Amino acid sequence: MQLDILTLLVMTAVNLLMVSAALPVIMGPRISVAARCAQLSLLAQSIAWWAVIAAGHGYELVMMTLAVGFTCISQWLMLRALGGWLGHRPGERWLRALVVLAPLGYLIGGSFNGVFRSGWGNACVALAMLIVARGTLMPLRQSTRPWRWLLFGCMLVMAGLVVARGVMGTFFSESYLSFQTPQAVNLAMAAGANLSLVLVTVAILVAWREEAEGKLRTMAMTDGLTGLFNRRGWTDRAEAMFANAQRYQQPLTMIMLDLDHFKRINDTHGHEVGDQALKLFARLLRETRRTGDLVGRLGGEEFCIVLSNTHKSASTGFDQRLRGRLREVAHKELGFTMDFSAGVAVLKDGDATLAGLLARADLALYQAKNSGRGRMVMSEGGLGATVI
Ligand SMILES: Nc1nc2c(ncn2[C@@H]2O[C@H](COP(=O)(O)OP(=O)(O)OP(=O)(O)O)[C@@H](O)[C@H]2O)c(=O)[nH]1
Repeated sequence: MQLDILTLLVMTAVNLLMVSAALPVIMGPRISVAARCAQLSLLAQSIAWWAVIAAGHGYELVMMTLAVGFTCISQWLMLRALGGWLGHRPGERWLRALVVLAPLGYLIGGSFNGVFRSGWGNACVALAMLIVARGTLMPLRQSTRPWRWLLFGCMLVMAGLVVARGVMGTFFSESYLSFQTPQAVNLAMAAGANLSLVLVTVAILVAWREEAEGKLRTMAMTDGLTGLFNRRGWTDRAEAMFANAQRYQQPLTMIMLDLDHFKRINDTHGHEVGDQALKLFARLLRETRRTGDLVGRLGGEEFCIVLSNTHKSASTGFDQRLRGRLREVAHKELGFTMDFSAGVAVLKDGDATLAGLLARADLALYQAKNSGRGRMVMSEGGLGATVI
């Protein structure tokens, strides 16, 4: 069977165009910047291949310049997609430079010398692909994601074929210069582009699904109103802190906090103002804690903070700072003052579970409420407590 290069090129361009049209339909309109960049990357690749096809019918230099430019744009967009999914990837500045310099050099240099065109164009495209290939793996964090290897393989194979084309065109024969001459390397490249499109599309869809799963996981662990951890998210992390503190015999302090007469705020000012008050309290909790402390909204107007590596005495300072800020900021932003009750429990040798520590903090909170509110009560283990 004879492989017709033009048919292969048209198939590649049509396939890319179809995938670029299908992905937005599958993914829907509300997607992340990363997913959008991946979609646009395939579209840019499709435009590049159409320019390659058009180059065989006239305006060759201009069309091939467009092809080089859009290929570099496509690689830049792919690296941005990777950055969104995997965290910052190195090389974006290089790719931005290539987006400008690759087509510019191709157009200017190519007007004088065909061999330069081949060397420059292929070198720039290969470099862009290698930067993306590196970005799929480096830094190697979260390397367990198999789709990264899929993308890496595709990029590496394509970069290899581009280098082969460049070397042939620059050093061996001018017949390699045109994409549409039926040379083995041109056929391999068009076929490789087709195959890698399938694999790259799979990789993009898996990355997008992982992103959606991650978002769902975060939503399941987060309180929608305040942005703090909800009971489930807080408990997950608090269990880990508890186990760590026990293993390394480090101090750990837990403070349960409950806004006083919150029902009155809702009744007097309305539910929306009540929500604002909860958000404000959550914000102040975030601002008052130290890095490493764990804050969560356990339900209604009840919050909890775990102070890591902290002795009993530090909880008094935390309570005073928070109480002072709450009075001042609530008055300024909501027009009324707010206060809270707090119950403190400190990790002891005999504490076997997080639930036990939580129960002691809860009991101390109950005593703070019963002894007049607007205060902190320190659990002394068992049923004993000290009002502060
Ligand atoms: N606005 C708003 N109110 C909430 C939310 N969650 C719970 N509440 C309200 O919080 C109020 C809690 O009332 P109570 O349990 O009687 O507590 P309290 O009025 O603060 O009284 P003490 O805790 O004893 O000082 C209820 O009216 C709930 O409807 C919420 O997300 N937004």
